[in-house]
Amino acid sequence: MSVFPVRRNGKSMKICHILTITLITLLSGIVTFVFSGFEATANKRGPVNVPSRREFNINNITTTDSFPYPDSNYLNDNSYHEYVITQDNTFKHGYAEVKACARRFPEAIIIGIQKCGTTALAEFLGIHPQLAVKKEQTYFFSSNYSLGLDWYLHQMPCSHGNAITIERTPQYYYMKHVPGRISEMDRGMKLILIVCDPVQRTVSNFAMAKYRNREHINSRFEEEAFTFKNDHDIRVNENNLYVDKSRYAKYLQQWLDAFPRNQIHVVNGDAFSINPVQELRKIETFLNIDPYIKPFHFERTPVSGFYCLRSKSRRLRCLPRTKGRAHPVVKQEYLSKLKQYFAEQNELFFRLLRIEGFIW
Ligand SMILES: Nc1ncnc2c1ncn2[C@@H]1O[C@H](COP(=O)(O)OS(=O)(=O)O)[C@@H](OP(=O)(O)O)[C@H]1O
Repeated sequence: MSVFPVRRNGKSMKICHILTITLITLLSGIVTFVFSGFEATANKRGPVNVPSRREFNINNITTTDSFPYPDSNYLNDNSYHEYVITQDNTFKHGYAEVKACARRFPEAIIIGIQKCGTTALAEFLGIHPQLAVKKEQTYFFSSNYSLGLDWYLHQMPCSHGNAITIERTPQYYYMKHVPGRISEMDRGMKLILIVCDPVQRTVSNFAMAKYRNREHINSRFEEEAFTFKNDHDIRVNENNLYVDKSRYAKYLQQWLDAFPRNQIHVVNGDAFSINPVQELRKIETFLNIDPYIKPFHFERTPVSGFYCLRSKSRRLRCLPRTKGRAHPVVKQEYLSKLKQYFAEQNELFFRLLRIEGFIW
């Protein structure tokens, strides 16, 4: 049979047959070429073993039984199955791609200090591809400890490959049970401590409390941070919580007792707020990850004077307005009294940590 109209003539039938055979050879060549192309693509991705598509609700996954792979909290790049957490919070098991994603316990924790820039630090570290940062505070080692390690693991972000997970709960610095609990979970935990001028920290803490606690909306900073016996006897109120939290040395020893000094990295919070990259570089070195974060990732906004992240669309991603809020105006004489009060504590803090270059 031929695909061409047949003429009952010997010569033309011969031509038709030749053309038919040529066409069939050509078509089979094209088909072979296309299929061999697919095979080459598949081979590049490694052995293709396409599993049936399944969906999991990530909220139901526990550390031990529901992941489709044993020990899948430690999935590595050799896995060629794709795990994607989608926007509707489902966990999809796709096919043939090097994109393992799983929750991991943190290898580093930002332990404090409150009001010294912990939120900005977590946010900025979050752009590093080798880090998976839990930005919301978990309070696990302080108030949520009874919820257990499974709960803690589920708070962690999904991370790819060998990314390091980091969590941030600045309250930890002050809690006496916390260093021991962290060390019990992981003796090798790296601790990041961002510190700042204790006088400014006290004022910042007061500003936050005033904002949150509307009852004290009319109280003045001086009334809370000082005791007034008479005009000549004005002292720093040692019982005031915000003052106490700025006595950094008081809470340091509990950390030095639980961790070797080289596992604690101190970030200069004042330097960080005016030049984030320099301090972030030092953290990259401490965590042993690539130097990825560059000045072009940030832009200072004239609105608050703080740095924000540049997004791909060149729009700025700034911290919420609860960060970088206005401070009450405090007379210089009170600020000087506070500075004097903290001086001894500061010296002890610097000495214990063997750090220098701080101007407070
Ligand atoms: N980039 C950027 N944007 C906004 N704010 C910045 C930034 N860098 C540092 N800071 C300083 O961070 C202070 C808040 O510190 P924390 O995030 O540690 O506060 S908290 O403990 O989580 O409440 C915040 O304190 P306040 O100014 O009192 O709000 C800032 O001084």
